Amino acid sequence: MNDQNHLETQSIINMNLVNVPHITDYLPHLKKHTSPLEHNHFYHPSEGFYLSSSDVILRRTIFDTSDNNTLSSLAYHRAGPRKEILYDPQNVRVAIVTCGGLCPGLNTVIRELVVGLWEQYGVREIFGIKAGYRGFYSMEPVRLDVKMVHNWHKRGGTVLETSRGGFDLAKIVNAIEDHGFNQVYIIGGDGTLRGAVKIFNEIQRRKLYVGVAAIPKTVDNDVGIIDRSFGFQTAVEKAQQAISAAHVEAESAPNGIGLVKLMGRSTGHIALSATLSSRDVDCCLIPENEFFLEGEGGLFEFLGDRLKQNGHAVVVVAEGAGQDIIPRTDAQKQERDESGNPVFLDVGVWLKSELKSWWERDHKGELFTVKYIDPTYMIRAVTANATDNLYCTLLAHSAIHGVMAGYTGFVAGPINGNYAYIPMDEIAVTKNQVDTKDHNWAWVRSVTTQPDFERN
Ligand SMILES: Nc1ncnc2c1ncn2[C@@H]1O[C@H](COP(=O)(O)OP(=O)(O)OP(=O)(O)O)[C@@H](O)[C@H]1O
Ligand SMILES: O=P(O)(O)OC[C@H]1O[C@](O)(CO)[C@@H](O)[C@@H]1O
Ligand SMILES: [Mg+2]
Repeated sequence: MNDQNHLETQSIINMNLVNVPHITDYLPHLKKHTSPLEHNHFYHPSEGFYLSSSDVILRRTIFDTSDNNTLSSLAYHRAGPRKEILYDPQNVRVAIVTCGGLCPGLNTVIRELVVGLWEQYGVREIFGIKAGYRGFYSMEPVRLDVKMVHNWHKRGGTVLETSRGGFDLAKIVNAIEDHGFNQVYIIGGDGTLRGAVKIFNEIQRRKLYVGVAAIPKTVDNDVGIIDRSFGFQTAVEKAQQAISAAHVEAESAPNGIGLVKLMGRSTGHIALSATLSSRDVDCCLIPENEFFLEGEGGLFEFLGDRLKQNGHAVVVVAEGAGQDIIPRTDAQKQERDESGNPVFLDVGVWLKSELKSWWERDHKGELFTVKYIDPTYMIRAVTANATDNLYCTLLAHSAIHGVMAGYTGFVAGPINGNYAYIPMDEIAVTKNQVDTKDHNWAWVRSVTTQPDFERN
């Protein structure tokens, strides 16, 4: 059988549809309404405009057609407008909240939630919750309208403000009830998503007529299932500027090392992407790949050779890398931020000092410079670039269409380029880490020619 025939006989993919919770699962008698998009003068719904529960997206797009057992994939409901919706827009009361660290595009998502709800569905009762989860029960919600938010996409940060910690389930859900909110949009990272699952479960338990959607946010790009998180590309662009500066500094000194520390609490996506796009990097250190300093195959040996060959070298280190080898006290080991995330020691400062000691010890008298750049918040406290801005708009509108249709406890996000509804609890337990066994990491190693740091 030739290859072509082989493909034809094996082309059936088994789909396992992932159900998205719907408010009618626990409130089965709610009345349905026709979408106001039907009469919106900006839209001319044509055949194919509306989506239904039979429209799906496959999670897997790559198959080995020679192996029947691998021809299966999870399938998710496609995001987009439904002809029949669950809410009467006149009776919708919305809460929007941002939690966790900043991320480029937060304000765009808020803006587009307000504009989408207002312009597409005619919703007028839209409120912002200030300062993250704690704001539900400790501050008055702020009324939002289209005029107020019109230029928010041009601002970095979150106009609503954000915070870590302060998650009190009972108080948050009580506040949702007390304020009469029936749609809640939660924008945040992995921690926020874990909190959102608890809020959704409690809302279900209380049988409240409240739809909950989350929009994943994190510069770290550590949320699983979705293609990438918004703001990530903008952060990588900014990170590249730091790498360029480090390269210039390193090139301009005898035995110059440019050292850049980049965000990435437990994943090295920013470091990896910035390394691949800049090509100025000699070594990229990420949390997913342990490294060591001394001896054969270690960082010092590699950098020594690189300085001999090129006279300079650039090292990029993700903030979560090397945490196991930095000496720390017991108290430091226990340190947590308000959300319970471990507080890291500064790998950049430590590495700079270790590099200096190594040189002093092994190359006494020879000129040597380490220029350390830590752009910290400069890569995330900025406005989103064009791609992220567009992406944020699609995320917000996808979330709105889903909630209006009655879906709840879901996350809106792109899977293989198409927007889908993914159950929150499923996404909250996944983690997108750099796969050091895949082609991307092999590509990093071929660009940098760095060691694999595997001890013999
Ligand atoms: N397991 C959890 N259960 C309930 N709430 C949580 C949980 N983890 C975190 N939270 C709450 O979610 C909010 C944000 O969490 P966190 O500070 O970890 O940021 P994040 O959402 O992970 O974003 P990022 O890490 O990208 O900055 C905080 O208010 C925190 O209290
Ligand atoms: O200093 P903050 O605001 O707590 O945020 C720092 C953390 O937030 C992130 O940007 C996102 O989780 C991490 O990369 C970083 O460790
Ligand atoms: Mg997080």
